[in-house]
Amino acid sequence: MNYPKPDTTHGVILYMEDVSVSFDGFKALNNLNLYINDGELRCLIGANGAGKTTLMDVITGMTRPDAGTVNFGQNIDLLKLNQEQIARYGIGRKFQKPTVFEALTVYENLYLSLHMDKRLWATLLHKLSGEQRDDIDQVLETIGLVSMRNRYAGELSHGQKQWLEIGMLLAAKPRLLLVDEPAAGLTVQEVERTAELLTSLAGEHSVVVVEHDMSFVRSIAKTVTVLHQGSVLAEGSMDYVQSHPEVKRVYLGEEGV
Ligand SMILES: Nc1ncnc2c1ncn2[C@@H]1O[C@H](COP(=O)(O)OP(=O)(O)OP(=O)(O)O)[C@@H](O)[C@H]1O
Repeated sequence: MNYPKPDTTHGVILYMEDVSVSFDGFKALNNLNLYINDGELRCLIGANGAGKTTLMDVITGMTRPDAGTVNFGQNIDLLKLNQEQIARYGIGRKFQKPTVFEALTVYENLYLSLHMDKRLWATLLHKLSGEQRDDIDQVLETIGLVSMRNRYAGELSHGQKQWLEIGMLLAAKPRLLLVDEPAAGLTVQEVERTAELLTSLAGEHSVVVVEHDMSFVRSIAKTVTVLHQGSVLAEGSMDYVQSHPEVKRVYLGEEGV
């Protein structure tokens, strides 16, 4: 089935307007307004409990807001869709911990992602079309794992697993990618490679990265959004938010940045 594509004629791929989420009276998101431009790489920062995970949960249909609107492009109301539909419409999410299939090869993991119905993989494995094989080769190239294609995912380093999981999302050709703390637990070289990978994805994809590692954010971000108590506190270049007095007080100051 073909799903409608997000209408981005105004240059915006994600609209979140006046979004509020309460848990037992506590406002995890509080009249939040956020716009992500088509093709941009946006970093989302904020202290623990600022609402970053809740925001991702709302976009992906895991949490329903009490109020507000969330649109994918101008035309797709995400609040009317369930998690599976949201994924099929083109929003991919990568959680912090990699969840690759360790007993399968890199190639097989990517193959599975091409077909979102994972139960069918065994019967379909020999039926890849030329185009699908090209797609997998392209993803292997993008994530830098061409030489590892026949290795078991369980043999990969933590960073390689993260890249494979990003590749698994890419295989589904998402328009918007949500990536949670991609630099956590990686070596210095892996962090650099991850920064290059995420930067290379922007343009064709829109990418939202939640990250606590400020040097990593500085290395990739053009625009940074700072969340505080469920709302956007500041938004702009890294230099702008780092010199923003309120941001310094409530967030960066705490971390000594
Ligand atoms: N299911 C829930 N039930 C009750 N409270 C929740 C629930 N989910 C989140 N919260 C609360 O909402 C607030 C925002 O949480 P959220 O996880 O979105 O923050 P965060 O910015 O992602 O923090 P962290 O950086 O620690 O992951 C927190 O105070 C959290 O305790």
